[in-house]
Amino acid sequence: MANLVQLILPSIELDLKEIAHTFSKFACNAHTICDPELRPLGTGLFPAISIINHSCVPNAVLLFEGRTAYVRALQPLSSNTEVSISYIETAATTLKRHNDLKQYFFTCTCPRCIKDSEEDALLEGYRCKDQKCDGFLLPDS
Ligand SMILES: C[S@@+](CC[C@H](N)C(=O)[O-])C[C@H]1O[C@@H](n2cnc3c(N)ncnc32)[C@H](O)[C@@H]1O
Repeated sequence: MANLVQLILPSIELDLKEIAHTFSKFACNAHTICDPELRPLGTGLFPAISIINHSCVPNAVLLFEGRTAYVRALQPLSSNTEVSISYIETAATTLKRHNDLKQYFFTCTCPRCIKDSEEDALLEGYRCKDQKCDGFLLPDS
């Protein structure tokens, strides 16, 4: 990205490291603006919303009406509860979610991520062929 800026603005002396740093900060703090069918329309920086941390079991969701962003609670929240949203698609295995979160440079330790989840088997496993078994075959992690 920094190289692209230099290509577009060759006459200006640029600090590529500084540009890369700024773009990285933007990428970690920006949100994808979606239409009501969740189709991506663009990217926006919402300072008040960028302070919200991620959870794979969020207690709030980020919604858009046009360019306006709203954070809506998914359950009643007491005043001392940290508001969390999910930065990624939550209907995915722990491995996939952690992969998707790599761009934000942290490892999620939410309750869903730390418990050894049977849910992963449901999302990614194959039902055991043995009729008497109700378990799943899982790929090696
Ligand atoms: C949009 S900012 C969220 C607000 C940020 N924690 C702050 O203090 O400004 C995204 C960054 O917050 C941190 N973060 C968000 N959710 C996190 C979580 N569940 N665990 C650890 N770090 C998290 C990561 O560094 C991530 O790149």
